[in-house]
Amino acid sequence: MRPLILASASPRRRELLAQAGFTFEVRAADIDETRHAGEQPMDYVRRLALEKAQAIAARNPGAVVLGADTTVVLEGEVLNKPVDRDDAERMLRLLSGRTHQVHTGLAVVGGSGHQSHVETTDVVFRAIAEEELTAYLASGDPMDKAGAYGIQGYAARWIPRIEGDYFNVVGLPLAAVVRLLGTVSSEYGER
Ligand SMILES: Cc1cn([C@H]2C[C@H](O)[C@@H](COP(=O)(O)OP(=O)(O)OP(=O)(O)O)O2)c(=O)[nH]c1=O
Repeated sequence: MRPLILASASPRRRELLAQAGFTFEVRAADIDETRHAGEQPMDYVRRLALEKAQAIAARNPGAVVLGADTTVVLEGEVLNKPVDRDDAERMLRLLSGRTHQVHTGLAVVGGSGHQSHVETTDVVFRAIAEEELTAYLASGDPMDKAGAYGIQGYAARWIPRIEGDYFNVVGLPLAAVVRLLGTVSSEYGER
């Protein structure tokens, strides 16, 4: 059986993939995540997912490798992980009271060539109160997350509804992952 490898350092992705019934190994891919000039957000997350998967596949011949990358887009502006507290505050003030998109790129490398997919979820934010903003920034939760928030934590209080896959917002759209891996599912570790 070919081993499945998740090319990610994200504990959330690891938990989600296990939740969906896969057995796999984890290897973090360290790639340059800079966006190319003029690159569209959906092209950007697809490229990064592919580069993460390819980097790990090159060192693990014979494995099936899954890469993913998540970003937040507000009216055309890409919001990745904040660089510091002020950047997180800037992002949360932008998101407050507006609807944005979360895109996750997925790529599977190994077997016959590679396949990729981009999943999009619309996320509605109500207005964030000043005291909520202060408390959330002090918690540190925004710092390792695209758009400076995690729907799975305190920020859930600002989100009355979404349109699309919840798991996509957390970082790994499981139904799409199963579909993408489906073509080779008999060859690697699905429980
Ligand atoms: C919007 C949002 C993002 N996130 C997270 C998912 C991703 O882990 C992170 C976006 O950063 P990514 O660069 O996609 O992933 P990562 O650096 O955490 O892991 P790796 O590159 O090794 O796979 O933001 C949440 O956990 N909740 C949310 O609501």
